[in-house]
Amino acid sequence: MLTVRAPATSANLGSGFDVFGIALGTPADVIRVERASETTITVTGAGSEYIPEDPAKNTVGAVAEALDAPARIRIDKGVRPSSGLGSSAASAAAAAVALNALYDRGCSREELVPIAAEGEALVSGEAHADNVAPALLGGFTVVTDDGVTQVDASVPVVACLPEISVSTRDARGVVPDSASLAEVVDTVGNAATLTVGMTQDDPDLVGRGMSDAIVTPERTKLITGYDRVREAALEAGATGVTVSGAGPGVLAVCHRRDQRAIAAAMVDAFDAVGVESRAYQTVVGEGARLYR
Ligand SMILES: Nc1ncnc2c1ncn2[C@@H]1O[C@H](COP(=O)(O)OP(=O)(O)OP(=O)(O)O)[C@@H](O)[C@H]1O
Ligand SMILES: N[C@@H](CCO)C(=O)O
Repeated sequence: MLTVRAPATSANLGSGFDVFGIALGTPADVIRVERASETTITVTGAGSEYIPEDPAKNTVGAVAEALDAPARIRIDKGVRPSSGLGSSAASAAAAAVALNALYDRGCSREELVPIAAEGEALVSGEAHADNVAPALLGGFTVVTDDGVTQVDASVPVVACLPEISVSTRDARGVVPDSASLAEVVDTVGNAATLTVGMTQDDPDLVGRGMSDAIVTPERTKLITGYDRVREAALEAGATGVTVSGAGPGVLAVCHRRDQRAIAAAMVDAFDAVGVESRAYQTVVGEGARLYR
């Protein structure tokens, strides 16, 4: 039996829609796999009641199919589904690493990115790889049609997860079809600033580069209390705040000294609009880890 832990991730970071992603230190999914003649899946843990065990409907089933690696698979969810914290991707990335090792397929982590993305295609309709890439490689990742670029980073973040559900499929439905040149220029500038910040582990630069005027404003409308939570986090010292992935999670970047106050401020702000939430105080971290 092989065990793999794969982390939650936060995609987009505002200015990098479908391109940027980071691995988070916590939470994480844990997957255990054994060889079998056909794939079976059991799911326990956070939000497991909302996750299908049918291999045709679970992201890990799609990965097992893509690797031609049937297995008895047990998923222990640490990352709640429909969270914006890459729940479906954490399982897919863990399965890709586990099944690649179980069947000696010899794929590199980079080669596993499109394989794990097959799981994302199953649940959101598109094989976007901005969650599976950091879940597999760790750090800060940039996904384009030409491949994946990765840098290690250790920027402190707070990921606040409200008890509301936004599916990636629905959140992709509100993304505008076009943008003005001014919006594109502004977003490119922010994305470049953020990238430099990640390479320098500089929370001020990362935070400054985290805004976008194209996708995020449409998505914040799906998150009850978002504006209030954002203001509260900024007042408590966050250097930047945006929607995590497709939401409803909200991501704040900060200096370590402000992390605790920001987490409390975000939870209080959601509470003020009648929404329970949980804040993870963590840091950009490592990718999937294999335990033999
Ligand atoms: N192994 C799995 N883990 C989590 N969700 C799964 C899994 N397999 C299938 N799903 C389905 O995927 C959907 C959740 O994926 P979705 O992409 O909407 O959320 P997310 O991964 O938390 O968010 P995001 O991609 O925005 O960070 C749910 O409908 C869930 O039932
Ligand atoms: N880039 C994706 C991430 C969510 O899975 C989106 O925002 O739709």
